[in-house]
Amino acid sequence: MESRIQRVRDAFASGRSRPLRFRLQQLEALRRMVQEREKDILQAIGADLCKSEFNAYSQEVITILGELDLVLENLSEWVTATPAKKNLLTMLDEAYVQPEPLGVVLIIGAWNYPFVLTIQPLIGAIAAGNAVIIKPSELSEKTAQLLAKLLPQYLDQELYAVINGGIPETTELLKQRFDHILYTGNTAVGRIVMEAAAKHLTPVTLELGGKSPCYIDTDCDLDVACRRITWGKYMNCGQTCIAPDYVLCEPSLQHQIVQKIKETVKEFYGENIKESPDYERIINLRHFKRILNLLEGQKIAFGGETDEATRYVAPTILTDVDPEARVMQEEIFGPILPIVPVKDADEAIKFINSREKPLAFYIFSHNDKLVRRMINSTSSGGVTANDVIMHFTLSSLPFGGVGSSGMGAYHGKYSFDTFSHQRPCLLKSLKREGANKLRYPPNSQSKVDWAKFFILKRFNRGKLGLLLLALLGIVAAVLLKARYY
Ligand SMILES: NC(=O)c1ccc[n+]([C@@H]2O[C@H](COP(=O)([O-])OP(=O)(O)OC[C@H]3O[C@@H](n4cnc5c(N)ncnc54)[C@H](O)[C@@H]3O)[C@@H](O)[C@H]2O)c1
Ligand SMILES: CC(C)=CCC/C(C)=C/CC/C(C)=C/C=O
Repeated sequence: MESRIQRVRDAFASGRSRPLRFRLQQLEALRRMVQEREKDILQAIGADLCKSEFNAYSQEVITILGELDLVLENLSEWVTATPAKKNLLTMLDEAYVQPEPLGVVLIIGAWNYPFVLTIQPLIGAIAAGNAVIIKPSELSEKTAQLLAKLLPQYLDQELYAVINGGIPETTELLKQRFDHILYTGNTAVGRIVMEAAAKHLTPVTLELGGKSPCYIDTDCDLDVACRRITWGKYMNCGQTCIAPDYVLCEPSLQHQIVQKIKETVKEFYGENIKESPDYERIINLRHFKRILNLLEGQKIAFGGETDEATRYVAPTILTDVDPEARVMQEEIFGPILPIVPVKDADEAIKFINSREKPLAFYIFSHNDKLVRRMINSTSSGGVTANDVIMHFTLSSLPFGGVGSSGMGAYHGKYSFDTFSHQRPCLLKSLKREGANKLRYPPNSQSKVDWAKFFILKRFNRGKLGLLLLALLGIVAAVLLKARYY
């Protein structure tokens, strides 16, 4: 393991990954890979998640192609140094901020969207000029194997390495020093990653999970709300980090919500949901049994059917759920939607704020003031109002968590910034040494006064004449230099 990482580190040290032209070439090669090997990618995702090619394309591949287009179009601007505002002391100097690569970045992927959650961070890391070690999730085995096969065929093999494996291999990896780690997965492992990174003072981006609340107001188009909630909740069989985890609403709405979601499920997946090509399955037996346990003792208003042989769990709704119930204590990450009745929006706010900060927060209401009040009264990684999930699709919005749902963010320019060091640069001349007498010992009140003026733009009235004279002198010197040199 160490020697593999050293080879990547040596490749970074060669400087090969820094030129803009090289970065663009690698990203264009990645786009070519996605286009030329689309079938293989869709089949691998499909095999891992029992997902149709249509769904694999619309949920993963399309996002990657969009991200590549955005980065290829904007990278030349992103890599350019940004001039910095100067003060009187530095007005004749050059000041700017230069983004520079961090070095060797580790990306640890998750299994539920195994392609987009590994490749989207990779795009940002390449764009910022880094070398990258990619560790896909072992649970999405086919996609992990395909990435290990394809990436070396299209990208620089020394700079970008795929290391496959499970917990032992990932644990070994985490003993190595990296210049940034982006981990996607559960909060418990997020702590392990952060602890390992701390030993090397490695900065981390943690894309974690949590229980994302969805408040449905009485003043709302319930048909539209339930349609959108059904789409986001049962997509990927509920295995989506930003799926609405549970609903908060007044008791009077429960029955209508159940009915409307029931009707939408039928419209989306047909009479026999198990036969629908658009309805996926739970990733493995461990997660299947975990989800089944969440149903114990619950009032199942809709769904509840399961089949262990195929790891099928039907779209399910629970009503009158007790906030202390087990289903409300952990991220569901499956197709179960608990409804927790609350008196009003204020009680919903209290409920949300009494728990860990979620990755996403959803509010459905015609009342714009209420929407904004609920957003301003809570905290979450991200928000979509009157829909679910869609904030993920806008690359101008940073995507990440807060508190136990994660730290840092990526997507678009935010990925470039995450994987860059913003280096402040001040370029002075060896001339005009006289001006530096101000800062050299011995110090004095006069020097302090000048310092106040030059740095704080405050001056002692008695010095006003001197100041004007000094400024006149500078203007004269510049004019003389321009005229005679
Ligand atoms: N914020 C996001 O973008 C995002 C996206 C997808 C999933 N998630 C979250 O991820 C969770 C589901 O994914 P998961 O955790 O089951 O994925 P997972 O089990 O595949 O783990 C993710 C990665 O961590 C590694 N890993 C697992 N256990 C480890 C350990 N003990 N030590 C070192 N490495 C370890 C795995 O090898 C894998 O590469 C949910 O909580 C979900 O909300 C978040
Ligand atoms: C609506 C479209 C085009 C894509 C959304 C696909 C989707 C749900 C991506 C989620 C990725 C993600 C952050 C998953 C977390 O588990």
